[in-house]
Amino acid sequence: MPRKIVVANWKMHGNLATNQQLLQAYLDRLSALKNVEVVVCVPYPYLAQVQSLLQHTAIAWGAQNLSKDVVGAYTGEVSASMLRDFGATHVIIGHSERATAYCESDENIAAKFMQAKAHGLVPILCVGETLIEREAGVMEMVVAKQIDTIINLYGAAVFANTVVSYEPIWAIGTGLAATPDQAQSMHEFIRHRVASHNQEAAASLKILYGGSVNPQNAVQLFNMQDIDGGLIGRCSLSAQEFEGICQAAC
Ligand SMILES: O=C(CO)COP(=O)(O)O
Repeated sequence: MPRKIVVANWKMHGNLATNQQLLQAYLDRLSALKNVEVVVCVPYPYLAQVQSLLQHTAIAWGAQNLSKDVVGAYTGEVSASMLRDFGATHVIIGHSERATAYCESDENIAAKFMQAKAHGLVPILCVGETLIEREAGVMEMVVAKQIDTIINLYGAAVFANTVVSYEPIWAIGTGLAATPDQAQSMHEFIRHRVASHNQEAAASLKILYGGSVNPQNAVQLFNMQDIDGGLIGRCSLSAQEFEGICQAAC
């Protein structure tokens, strides 16, 4: 079975002292787990700290956003090459917390996806529907539009060796995770959507599930055929819970 990926999304949590403790606890608890790829996505100011603590370890790191532009007069933005300067290998793109709070359009998200790729960063593209959309039965249409914006602008081949994270908005931070069947069904849909344009890209695409993953539900979720790992919010702030989730992925 291919190695699964577990990504910690710390969101806007932590400080220098607590990060140091948490990263050390990650290293203590996770170093023995060989059959899982672990990535931690931190707030920008802490990239230098994670670089210094995690370099030469098996844990990779990344950011939670990046600019769609290369360089220039974009106050407050952070470019892909800046992330590379601090050893980042991954970047979360289009997280629903950003898409809603900062009005990110699908086109902006697509441009960020391409910036990441152009600079050798693995984009972790977040997609997912609201509860109203699920109840109306249009969740596949919503996710298809998010995926198709990239395919229509840049072609499906750009999905090769990238990561998509299915994060139903109703499951994020609510304690109400999608059932393994709900998640599997959407993951299969996403893989087919890409495969219908480019089979090779779809085969190398990793599809993570995010939304209230904990050590208990991770086992069943990660057992599903098209679930290649998880994007973890709250439980990534506890080394013990994060270890439980990483173990479930092994
Ligand atoms: O948003 C998420 C990961 O990006 C999920 O957050 P929770 O694990 O806290 O639900």
